[in-house]
Amino acid sequence: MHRLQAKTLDPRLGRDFPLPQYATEGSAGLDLRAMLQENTRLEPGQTLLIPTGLSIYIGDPGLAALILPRSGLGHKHGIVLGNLVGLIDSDYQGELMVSCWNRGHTAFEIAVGERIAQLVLVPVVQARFDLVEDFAESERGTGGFGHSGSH
Ligand SMILES: O=c1ccn([C@H]2C[C@H](O)[C@@H](COP(=O)(O)OP(=O)(O)OP(=O)(O)O)O2)c(=O)[nH]1
Ligand SMILES: [Mg+2]
Repeated sequence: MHRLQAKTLDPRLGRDFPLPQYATEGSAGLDLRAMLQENTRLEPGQTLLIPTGLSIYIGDPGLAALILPRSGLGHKHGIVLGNLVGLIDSDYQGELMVSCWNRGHTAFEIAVGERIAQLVLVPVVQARFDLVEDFAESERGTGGFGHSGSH
Protein backbone atom coordinates (compact mmCIF):
# COMPACT_ATOMS: atom_id res chain seq x y z
CA MET A 1 0.00 0.00 0.00
CA HIS A 2 1.40 3.39 -1.05
CA ARG A 3 1.63 6.05 1.64
CA LEU A 4 0.32 9.52 0.91
CA GLN A 5 0.66 12.67 3.02
CA ALA A 6 -2.74 14.17 3.72
CA LYS A 7 -4.18 17.00 5.80
CA THR A 8 -7.72 17.40 7.01
CA LEU A 9 -8.84 20.98 6.52
CA ASP A 10 -12.28 20.49 8.01
CA PRO A 11 -12.62 19.27 11.61
CA ARG A 12 -15.73 17.27 10.71
CA LEU A 13 -13.65 14.99 8.49
CA GLY A 14 -12.35 12.08 10.57
CA ARG A 15 -14.74 13.02 13.38
CA ASP A 16 -18.30 13.18 12.00
CA PHE A 17 -17.42 11.61 8.65
CA PRO A 18 -14.85 8.90 7.92
CA LEU A 19 -11.67 9.80 6.07
CA PRO A 20 -11.58 8.60 2.45
CA GLN A 21 -10.99 4.88 2.43
CA TYR A 22 -11.14 1.96 0.02
CA ALA A 23 -14.60 0.37 0.28
CA THR A 24 -13.20 -3.10 -0.45
CA GLU A 25 -9.77 -4.66 -0.66
CA GLY A 26 -9.84 -4.42 -4.45
CA SER A 27 -11.21 -0.89 -4.75
CA ALA A 28 -9.31 1.51 -7.00
CA GLY A 29 -10.98 4.67 -5.77
CA LEU A 30 -11.18 6.50 -2.46
CA ASP A 31 -14.51 8.25 -2.08
CA LEU A 32 -14.36 12.01 -1.51
CA ARG A 33 -16.99 13.72 0.62
CA ALA A 34 -18.87 16.96 0.05
CA MET A 35 -17.81 19.05 3.04
CA LEU A 36 -20.54 21.60 2.56
CA GLN A 37 -21.96 23.77 5.34
CA GLU A 38 -25.50 22.69 4.53
CA ASN A 39 -27.32 20.29 2.25
CA THR A 40 -27.27 21.90 -1.17
CA ARG A 41 -29.66 21.53 -4.07
CA LEU A 42 -28.01 21.28 -7.47
CA GLU A 43 -30.41 22.34 -10.20
CA PRO A 44 -30.33 20.72 -13.66
CA GLY A 45 -27.44 22.22 -15.61
CA GLN A 46 -25.88 23.76 -12.50
CA THR A 47 -22.21 23.33 -11.57
CA LEU A 48 -20.86 23.79 -8.06
CA LEU A 49 -17.28 23.67 -6.78
CA ILE A 50 -17.38 21.56 -3.65
CA PRO A 51 -14.64 21.42 -0.99
CA THR A 52 -13.62 17.98 0.23
CA GLY A 53 -11.98 19.11 3.48
CA LEU A 54 -8.84 17.29 2.44
CA SER A 55 -5.50 18.10 0.89
CA ILE A 56 -2.88 15.62 -0.25
CA TYR A 57 0.73 16.04 -1.26
CA ILE A 58 1.71 13.33 -3.72
CA GLY A 59 5.25 14.66 -4.02
CA ASP A 60 6.40 12.16 -6.67
CA PRO A 61 6.23 13.40 -10.32
CA GLY A 62 5.80 9.76 -11.32
CA LEU A 63 2.33 9.79 -9.75
CA ALA A 64 -0.85 11.84 -10.05
CA ALA A 65 -4.39 11.49 -8.82
CA LEU A 66 -7.59 11.58 -10.83
CA ILE A 67 -10.96 12.69 -9.54
CA LEU A 68 -13.64 10.62 -11.24
CA PRO A 69 -17.43 10.51 -10.96
CA ARG A 70 -19.10 7.78 -8.93
CA SER A 71 -20.96 5.57 -11.39
CA GLY A 72 -24.18 5.35 -9.35
CA LEU A 73 -24.50 9.12 -9.00
CA GLY A 74 -23.59 9.69 -12.63
CA HIS A 75 -25.84 7.05 -14.14
CA LYS A 76 -28.89 7.34 -11.90
CA HIS A 77 -28.86 11.04 -11.04
CA GLY A 78 -26.74 12.72 -13.72
CA ILE A 79 -24.28 13.95 -11.11
CA VAL A 80 -20.89 14.04 -12.80
CA LEU A 81 -17.93 16.42 -12.91
CA GLY A 82 -17.93 19.87 -14.50
CA ASN A 83 -14.41 19.22 -15.74
CA LEU A 84 -15.30 15.59 -16.65
CA VAL A 85 -12.11 14.39 -14.94
CA GLY A 86 -10.08 16.20 -12.29
CA LEU A 87 -6.30 15.91 -12.47
CA ILE A 88 -4.35 16.41 -9.26
CA ASP A 89 -0.71 17.31 -9.90
CA SER A 90 1.96 15.74 -7.73
CA ASP A 91 3.02 19.19 -6.50
CA TYR A 92 -0.50 20.41 -5.61
CA GLN A 93 -0.92 21.03 -1.90
CA GLY A 94 -4.27 22.81 -1.86
CA GLU A 95 -7.66 21.46 -0.94
CA LEU A 96 -9.05 18.79 -3.23
CA MET A 97 -12.05 20.38 -4.93
CA VAL A 98 -14.79 18.62 -6.82
CA SER A 99 -16.58 20.39 -9.64
CA CYS A 100 -20.01 18.85 -9.41
CA TRP A 101 -22.28 19.12 -12.45
CA ASN A 102 -25.89 18.11 -12.62
CA ARG A 103 -26.12 17.08 -16.26
CA GLY A 104 -29.55 15.51 -15.60
CA HIS A 105 -33.08 16.87 -15.87
CA THR A 106 -34.05 16.88 -12.19
CA ALA A 107 -32.62 18.70 -9.18
CA PHE A 108 -30.36 16.70 -6.85
CA GLU A 109 -29.77 17.42 -3.19
CA ILE A 110 -26.18 16.93 -2.10
CA ALA A 111 -26.10 16.05 1.57
CA VAL A 112 -23.36 17.34 3.85
CA GLY A 113 -20.67 14.64 3.98
CA GLU A 114 -22.05 12.72 1.01
CA ARG A 115 -19.56 10.75 -1.06
CA ILE A 116 -19.70 12.66 -4.34
CA ALA A 117 -16.65 11.58 -6.33
CA GLN A 118 -13.66 9.31 -6.10
CA LEU A 119 -9.90 9.72 -6.11
CA VAL A 120 -7.60 7.32 -7.94
CA LEU A 121 -3.82 7.40 -7.67
CA VAL A 122 -2.18 6.70 -11.03
CA PRO A 123 1.35 6.38 -12.44
CA VAL A 124 2.55 9.14 -14.74
CA VAL A 125 5.33 9.18 -17.31
CA GLN A 126 6.69 12.65 -18.00
CA ALA A 127 8.12 13.14 -21.48
CA ARG A 128 10.03 15.80 -23.34
CA PHE A 129 9.69 16.26 -27.09
CA ASP A 130 12.53 15.15 -29.32
CA LEU A 131 11.67 16.93 -32.58
CA VAL A 132 12.34 14.84 -35.72
CA GLU A 133 11.73 15.30 -39.46
CA ASP A 134 10.16 11.85 -40.04
CA PHE A 135 8.86 8.99 -37.93
CA ALA A 136 9.77 5.37 -38.62
CA GLU A 137 6.75 4.11 -40.60
CA SER A 138 4.08 2.29 -38.57
CA GLU A 139 1.24 -0.01 -39.66
CA ARG A 140 -1.39 2.65 -38.85
CA GLY A 141 0.48 5.67 -40.06
CA THR A 142 -1.68 8.79 -39.80
CA GLY A 143 -5.02 6.99 -40.01
CA GLY A 144 -7.38 7.58 -37.11
CA PHE A 145 -10.92 8.51 -36.15
CA GLY A 146 -12.50 5.26 -37.36
CA HIS A 147 -9.90 4.51 -40.00
CA SER A 148 -9.73 0.84 -38.93
CA GLY A 149 -13.47 0.29 -39.50
CA SER A 150 -16.27 -0.56 -37.10
CA HIS A 151 -16.11 -4.39 -36.99
O1 LIG B 1 -11.05 18.54 -10.14
C1 LIG B 1 -10.02 19.12 -9.78
C2 LIG B 1 -9.03 19.50 -10.69
C3 LIG B 1 -7.91 20.17 -10.23
N1 LIG B 1 -7.77 20.43 -8.91
C4 LIG B 1 -6.56 21.09 -8.41
C5 LIG B 1 -5.38 20.12 -8.38
C6 LIG B 1 -4.60 20.44 -9.61
O2 LIG B 1 -3.23 20.13 -9.43
C7 LIG B 1 -4.85 21.93 -9.76
C8 LIG B 1 -4.72 22.43 -11.15
O3 LIG B 1 -5.55 21.67 -11.99
P1 LIG B 1 -5.44 21.77 -13.58
O4 LIG B 1 -4.01 21.82 -13.99
O5 LIG B 1 -6.30 20.72 -14.14
O6 LIG B 1 -6.18 23.17 -13.81
P2 LIG B 1 -5.71 24.46 -14.61
O7 LIG B 1 -6.96 25.12 -15.04
O8 LIG B 1 -4.70 24.09 -15.66
O9 LIG B 1 -5.08 25.33 -13.44
P3 LIG B 1 -3.53 25.65 -13.15
O10 LIG B 1 -3.21 26.80 -14.01
O11 LIG B 1 -3.51 25.98 -11.68
O12 LIG B 1 -2.71 24.43 -13.46
O13 LIG B 1 -6.20 22.12 -9.30
C9 LIG B 1 -8.74 20.03 -7.99
O14 LIG B 1 -8.63 20.25 -6.78
N2 LIG B 1 -9.83 19.39 -8.47
MG1 LIG C 1 -2.81 23.15 -15.16
